[in-house]
Amino acid sequence: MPSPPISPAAATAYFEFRSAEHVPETHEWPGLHDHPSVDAVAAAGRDDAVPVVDLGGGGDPAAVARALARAAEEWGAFLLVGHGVPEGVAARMEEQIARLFALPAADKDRAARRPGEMNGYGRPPYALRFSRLMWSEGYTFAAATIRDEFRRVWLDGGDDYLRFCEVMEEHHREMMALGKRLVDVFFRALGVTDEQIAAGETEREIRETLTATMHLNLYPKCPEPERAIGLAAHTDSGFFTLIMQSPVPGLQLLRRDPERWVTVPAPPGAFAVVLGDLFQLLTNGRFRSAFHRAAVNGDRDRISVPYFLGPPGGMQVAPLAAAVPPGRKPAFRPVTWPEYMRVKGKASGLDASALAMLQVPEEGEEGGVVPPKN
Ligand SMILES: C=C1C[C@]23C[C@@]1(O)CC[C@H]2[C@@]12CCC[C@@](C)(C(=O)O1)[C@H]2[C@@H]3C(=O)O
Ligand SMILES: O=C(O)CCC(=O)C(=O)O
Ligand SMILES: [Fe+2]
Repeated sequence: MPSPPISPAAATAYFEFRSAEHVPETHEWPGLHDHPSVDAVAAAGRDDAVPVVDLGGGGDPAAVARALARAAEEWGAFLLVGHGVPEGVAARMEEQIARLFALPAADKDRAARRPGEMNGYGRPPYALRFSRLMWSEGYTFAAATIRDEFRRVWLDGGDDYLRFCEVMEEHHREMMALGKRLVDVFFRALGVTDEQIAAGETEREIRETLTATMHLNLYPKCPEPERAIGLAAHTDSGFFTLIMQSPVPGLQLLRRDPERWVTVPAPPGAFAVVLGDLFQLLTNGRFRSAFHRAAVNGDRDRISVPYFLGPPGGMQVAPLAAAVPPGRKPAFRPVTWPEYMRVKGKASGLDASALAMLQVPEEGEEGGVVPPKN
């Protein structure tokens, strides 16, 4: 993206999306249509159909693991169904999130993310790198600190606050349980047996110490959706992200050869799952992180709730022994999540190319390059 970054004044000013009749220059993104977009419905049943992984339905666990491995290797993303999360959770989340973002600007600004902090209302951390603003409002918080975080918004701690927190906590409980189940299926998909998972200290530690960050996105309907972007293209940096989304498509995945954006369908009840860079490292490059973005809609608001799962800040993430071919060295050196974020922050790209800096050259090689995704 072009530099220089947006001025601090423009970056913190509150923008009233609801009254905008046009996309102002501050929110207009060049290059959005450099690659064609492939519609989810048109892609159904063809190469560009986003993979679907069904966790339930009495399916054969080995078949589920195979479907997951394929999706993780070829796309780094998939739709997850048959997960068992009760239907009402998503509807309650949407209702509460719409209420949060509809609060007066002063209430939200009290909880504005301060420089250098992770939690709060405002633009996501990577927004600082762009010279344009995105068509969205966001709120980030550690799933473990919901009650403290939202006292900043609802000072009285009254019924609205309590109801909001209960719904966020319900979602957190469901997502953490689902995330842990999915970790086991990912391990199985790598060829680790249930006995090895039970015996393997690393595998157990990864599952039992998962940390969760929640990010609430509101993409207000946009008068000129072709000129704006809800969330600019990036890869997530953690292990994987479970995304609850309104039944309004918007998430797009970059596919290559030729480059094109594929829109992920948004059937009610399905979660979109996106793999992050540290999962690519953990699986020694076998499973790929997905380069993705969120488009906006001309007719309807869209809400999404990415639930970012990753290691605790102090954990060194290294390729799993089960993912390294016999007789070969691990392809990456160990790294903590905060250290990786610093490496990625210094790298010029917003994708997994920062992983190349952590690659261990093969014997006799000068250095390594991560092969192109997808
Ligand atoms: C856990 C996290 C992942 C994230 C940074 C964060 O601390 C919370 C927000 C996440 C997000 C969402 C939008 C894109 C992104 C790159 C960003 O700047 O903030 C991701 C971060 C990430 O995955 O690296
Ligand atoms: O809105 C979406 O579907 C994607 C959100 C996302 O990629 C993010 O918050 O990191
Ligand atoms: Fe993302």
